[in-house]
This record gives sequence, C-alpha cells and structure tokens, in this order.
Amino acid sequence: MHVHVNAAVSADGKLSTRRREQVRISGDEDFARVDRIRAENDAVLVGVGTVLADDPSLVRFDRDHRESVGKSGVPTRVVADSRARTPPDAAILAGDAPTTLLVSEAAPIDRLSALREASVSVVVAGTERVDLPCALAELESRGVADLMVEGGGELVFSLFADGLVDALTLYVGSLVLGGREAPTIADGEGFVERASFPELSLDGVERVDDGVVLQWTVDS
Ligand SMILES: NC(=O)C1=CN([C@@H]2O[C@H](COP(=O)(O)OP(=O)(O)OC[C@H]3O[C@@H](n4cnc5c(N)ncnc54)[C@H](O)[C@@H]3O)[C@@H](O)[C@H]2O)C=CC1
Ligand SMILES: Nc1nc(O)c(N)c(N[C@@H]2O[C@H](COP(=O)(O)O)[C@@H](O)[C@H]2O)n1
Repeated sequence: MHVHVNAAVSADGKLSTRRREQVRISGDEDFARVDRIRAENDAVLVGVGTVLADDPSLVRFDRDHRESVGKSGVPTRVVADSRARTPPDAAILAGDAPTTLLVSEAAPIDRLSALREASVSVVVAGTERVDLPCALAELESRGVADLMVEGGGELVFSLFADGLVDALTLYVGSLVLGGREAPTIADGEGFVERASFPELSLDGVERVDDGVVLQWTVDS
C-alpha cells in the first residue's frame, strides 16, 4: 500500500489554532490540488480528532482526474477511531460514499451498533488503540492500494512512528497561528533519538495561492 499524507500548515507549522477549530489555511487553487490527490487514491483517512473538530465530509474529488489516472468509483472515507467516538450524524457518514471505521477492541458495543446502523463498515484492530499496521493491512486486503491521509497530528505521528508513510505533501500558508497547544502535522509523543527521526527527500517546491507546496518522499 502507498500512503500519502497531505495537510495545510501555517508558516509556524500549525494545523489549526489551540482551540482546534478548522482554519482555512490554503485557498481555492490548493483545494483543487487536494481534490486531485483524493482522486488518485482508493481511500482517504482522517483521525477522529479531525472528525470531531472539523466535521469533514471528504466527498469532494476531481472526477476528471480520477478517470485520467484509471481509477473507478469514489474514494472510501476512513476514520481511525479507537473508541468509536464518531457521532452518528457526522458528515463523514452522510451521502453515498462508503465509510470505514478503524476501531480497537475497546470500542463500546452500543456505539458500534449505532454506527453500523448508519451503514458503516468496521475494522477491529488493536486492543486499546487502533493498531495501524494491522488496520492498513486489512484495508489493503479490501482493495485499498493507494491511501491518502488528511490528518490530524496525532494520527500522522503514529503513522510515521509505525513507518507507514511513503509521501508527505504540505501546503505552507502565509499566516501565523501560534500556540504551544495548537496541533502540528506530527504530534503524539514525538521522536527523541536521531536514529528514529523519519528522514525525507524533497521532491518538489511550488508556489500555490499565497503559499508554497512542499513535496517529499519518505526515505526507507
Ligand atoms: N490544516 C489541515 O490540513 C488539517 C487540520 N486538522 C486539524 O487537526 C486537529 C485534529 O488533529 P488531532 O487532534 O491530532 O486528531 P487526529 O485527527 O489525529 O485524531 C486523533 C485520534 O485518532 C484516533 N486514533 C486511533 N488510532 C490511533 C493511533 N494509532 N494513533 C493516533 N491516533 C489514533 C484516536 O482516537 C485519537 O484521539 C484539528 O484541529 C483539525 O482542525 C486536521 C486535518 C487537516
Ligand atoms: N488542504 C487543506 N487546507 C486547509 O486550509 C484546510 N483547513 C484543510 N483542512 C482539512 O480539509 C478537509 C476538509 O474536508 P471536506 O472539504 O469537508 O471534505 C478536512 O480533513 C480538514 O481538516 N485542508
């Protein structure tokens, strides 16, 4: 499976403010770029923190671009949600696009039943927290060869820690959000030892809207 993380950050590297409310960091040109990346992927993954903060629908994608890259159907929406906290009326569950929830064994049965009623497909992996290598392997067995990840910082850190990220694209916007508690692209516990820092190779730099898009591949 190929895993591509994409996000928009402020000039000081924040995904959002300390209130964790959605901030429009990029502009129309960048959102069109994001729609093309969605089109290139079989599924789009976010953490439940992003679902609770932003209530994204993840239904938009560039249909012409999808056809041009030879993909059919629509990208599946996927939420990493250890305890099944996705609200049954969340936008990510609405509409015709399929949604898969990655949960752990700690997810309460009643919440899972409510979500299954909303026609959600469920993958159970891990005891307390979603075991990402196991969950992504299950997605792959269900036909997900190309996975886009749209955040947030807790999930993306875990994906890096598990060595699961192949490519990283960041839109860096021309604004400063500040805040030591504001989320960044890789939060979690953080890496400490030099040997554990994921190393990246810079593949591209492009001016988009009023910011810059940086493209890296992750060194193996
Ligand atoms: N500017 C941008 O491009 C984006 C910004 N955001 C912002 O990011 C913030 C949300 O990010 P976070 O709070 O970091 O939440 P998150 O979206 O990373 O979700 C974290 C949650 O994912 C679940 N999870 C399941 N398995 C996990 C694992 N193995 N490792 C880590 N988490 C796991 C846990 O329940 C955890 O609480 C919001 O403020 C949102 O606005 C989110 C996406 C894109
Ligand atoms: N690429 C990008 N630029 C910004 O400025 C943003 N605020 C975000 N946020 C994320 O985009 C997703 C929106 O999804 P829907 O359009 O509602 O489907 C969601 O994941 C936001 O967190 N992204």
